[in-house]
Amino acid sequence: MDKAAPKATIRTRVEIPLRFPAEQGADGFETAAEVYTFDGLVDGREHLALVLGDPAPDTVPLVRMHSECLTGDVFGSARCDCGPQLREAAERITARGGVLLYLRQEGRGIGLYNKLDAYALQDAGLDTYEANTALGLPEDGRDYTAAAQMLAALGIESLDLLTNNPDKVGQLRDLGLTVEHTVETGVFATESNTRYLEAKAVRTGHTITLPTLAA
Ligand SMILES: Nc1nc2c(ncn2[C@@H]2O[C@H](COP(=O)(O)OP(=O)(O)OP(=O)(O)O)[C@@H](O)[C@H]2O)c(=O)[nH]1
Ligand SMILES: [Zn+2]
Repeated sequence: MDKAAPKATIRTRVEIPLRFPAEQGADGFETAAEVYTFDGLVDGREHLALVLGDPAPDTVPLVRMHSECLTGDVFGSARCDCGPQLREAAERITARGGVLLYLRQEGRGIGLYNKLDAYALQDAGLDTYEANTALGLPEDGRDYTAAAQMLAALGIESLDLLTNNPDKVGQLRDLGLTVEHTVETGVFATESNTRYLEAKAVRTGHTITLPTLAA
């Protein structure tokens, strides 16, 4: 990890059984998470690490850095793909063994109220990035230093990263972690999130294939 970033330490480890009910297109599953909290994270936020499954010896863990999305993760909003991505991550990491980092970076780091302001601007025609800029906020304000600190505290130096977002891979590598492979997340398109997914593919190079973007 970047030598400038201070070390974080594990504060608490507690086991939480998780149940994901069956829903359209997805079977239900159960898993058990070892949930870790930390002292010394650079941004002072209450990020969580969920260790899931049993990584086989001599393999690197599968890691997902999931940014908080109250509307998608909790209420099942169809405006984004966060809810299905979170569920997919929990299931795939359980199967292979690894860590789900739940990062308190609501709205790509701008916070919940600002995200909802940005939604109102998107309803008036701006795309997801233009709306942040129109509010005087960064298109994507996320910094993954705290995530790197958490991985270091868990003894993880090398990993496979579950993401379609090249910025996550780039930032983790800049922070000194070895991302061996990028494992693409699924594309969970709905009528309400197609424009959002298109903007992620076109503006920030996410590896997202959509029929509307076919050459
Ligand atoms: N500002 C803003 N944030 C949004 C919007 N839609 C979703 N988000 C936030 O974007 C973040 C989604 O992040 P991730 O699930 O990590 O997705 P990602 O950066 O696109 O990358 P991968 O899913 O890893 O490919 C969450 O914090 C959401 O709250 C939006 O329209 N505006
Ligand atoms: Zn979301």
